[in-house]
Amino acid sequence: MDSSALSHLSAPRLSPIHCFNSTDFNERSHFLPRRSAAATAATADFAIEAQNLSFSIATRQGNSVPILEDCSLRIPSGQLWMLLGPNGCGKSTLLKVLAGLLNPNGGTFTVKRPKSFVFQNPDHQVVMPTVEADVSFGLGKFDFSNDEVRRRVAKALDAVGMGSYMQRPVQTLSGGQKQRVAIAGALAEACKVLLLDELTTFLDEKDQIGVIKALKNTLDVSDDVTALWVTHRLEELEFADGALYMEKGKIVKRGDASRIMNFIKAKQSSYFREINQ
Ligand SMILES: Nc1ncnc2c1ncn2[C@@H]1O[C@H](COP(=O)(O)OP(=O)(O)OP(=O)(O)O)[C@@H](O)[C@H]1O
Repeated sequence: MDSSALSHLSAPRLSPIHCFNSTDFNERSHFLPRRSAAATAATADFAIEAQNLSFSIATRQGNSVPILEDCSLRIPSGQLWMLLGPNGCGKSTLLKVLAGLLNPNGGTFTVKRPKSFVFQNPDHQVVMPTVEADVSFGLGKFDFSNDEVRRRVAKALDAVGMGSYMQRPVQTLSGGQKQRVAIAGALAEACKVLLLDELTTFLDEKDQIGVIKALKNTLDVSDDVTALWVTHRLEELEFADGALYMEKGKIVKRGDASRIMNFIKAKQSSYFREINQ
């Protein structure tokens, strides 16, 4: 979409970029060559596609309030994409529609299956007493042998860098470790699409970077796992293959992470110039 859609001024309520200590980054994942979103778009198959989605809520007075309007997007398979935008623009609502937790009023969408939604609050993610029990919890619905369950749990925990935490009581984990256990639970079920709603909101800086690094590594070693990550933190864009910027219920910009980063910085500068006049 072109930038004329952005003529109105809105405050990009995003946390400022701040620098991490270089030792915080896993160099292997952080410095992997970026896959170009534009280049991939022409050839890739898409794990997530939506056309002209709309979603409204009904007020007690009987009015309909639009939350998503004419919202379209495509996410190539196997990539980590981020969804950013001002508070209340509809990011979580869009993610819930894609997860099948909310029914849209209009439009169409497809998301590869199995798909998993991971919530913001780490304490809502883990339900079992130990890490191993929690990750194997979702496998109960399959007819797997004990060996197969153990193999899947170990592989999923390795992928998120928690292979040595198998027997740890979940109440001893940090918030970020709980989020990684939740992601491992989805991976153990051979999840193809991860829908991740502001996972780092309640985390301190170290935990925050641990979760995003674990996710990036997971996608790098997995055949075909795609993730859509809602965030307010601009520094997380460093890890993305591509990003979407949303305003007032629709996607207004899509592209490489650096393109979206520049776009948001320009909006922030313009906003600060305006309020300082
Ligand atoms: N059940 C609901 N009832 C009333 N309003 C709702 C409901 N769910 C969402 N909204 C409104 O829809 C808009 C979009 O909400 P949503 O949570 O999707 O935005 P968001 O971009 O994820 O916001 P944030 O960045 O603050 O988390 C907001 O104005 C919100 O108040």
